Amino acid sequence: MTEASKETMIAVIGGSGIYDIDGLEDAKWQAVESPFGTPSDEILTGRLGGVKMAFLPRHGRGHVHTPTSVPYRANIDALKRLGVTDVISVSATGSFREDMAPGDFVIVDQFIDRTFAREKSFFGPGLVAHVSVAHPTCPRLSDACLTAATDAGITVHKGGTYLAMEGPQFSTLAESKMYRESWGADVIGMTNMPEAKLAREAELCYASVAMVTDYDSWHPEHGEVDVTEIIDTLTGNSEKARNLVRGLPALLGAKRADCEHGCDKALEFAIMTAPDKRDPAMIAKLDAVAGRVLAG
Ligand SMILES: CSC[C@H]1O[C@H](OP(=O)(O)O)[C@H](O)[C@@H]1O
Ligand SMILES: Nc1ncnc2[nH]cnc12
Repeated sequence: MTEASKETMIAVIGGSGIYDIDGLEDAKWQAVESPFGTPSDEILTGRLGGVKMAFLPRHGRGHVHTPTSVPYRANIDALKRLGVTDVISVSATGSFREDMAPGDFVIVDQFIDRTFAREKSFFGPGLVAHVSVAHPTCPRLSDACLTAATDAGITVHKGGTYLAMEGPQFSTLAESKMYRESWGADVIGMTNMPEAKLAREAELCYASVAMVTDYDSWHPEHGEVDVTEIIDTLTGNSEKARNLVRGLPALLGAKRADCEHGCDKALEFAIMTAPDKRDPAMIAKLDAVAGRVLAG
């Protein structure tokens, strides 16, 4: 165990229905540019309980980005550039389980990635890297979310598999049944991939808090999903998400040690391209994401 010598900065990526967080001291929205493009919106920074915080609305204020058009690489790069160490995603999801009911929260620990129309890596020709995403979320950060949710009186489930679909349409009945009965998914959403993969490439700890808003389309007693139902559930539960976030600074502390699960060392043995074959333009572009292993 290393000593807690590094400053913690917690970022919350707010999903559908969550476009700001309150209670930050010295709060200001700031524009952060990235070599990977413009993030979804400006980033709200400040302090909560003495801990540095950042908040980024995934779809932008006013919900302007579709799940496909969210600039995932720019978002993660911009957070890394700001000094963020820990990323918590809060997302709306459909449920494949009777016992994960609308209004419940799920601390996701696995993903099935069915997205296909998104940039999924910071790396590429001229600088090739392969990180492990066998365990795509950080257990330390996920445990903090679980504790914060429990302390806030939320019905929360520890662990769950999130199926990431491309969207923007919801699933067909046949897909919904297949994901539930054959694939063993617990919840479904459209945004946590490639976000979680990119956070791992950027050596950021990542946790995913899924807010269940509906039963997708499989449930015989609940018809098709519709956005009105989702928004109603989200509106009724956004205060729960805010309470969860308020509990995080005390649990995570203003200083942190190296991640005991190695999230912050994910690139240690990941880069395949020989030093003399690396593209200088890629090295420059990856200054924030991979500067730790590329510098020098
Ligand atoms: C508003 S319903 C569908 C929409 O909501 C979820 O977004 P997020 O994950 O950002 O909360 C879902 O993934 C879809 O993008
Ligand atoms: N049923 C569902 N499918 C995909 N994304 C969702 N977000 C909220 N509910 C969803």
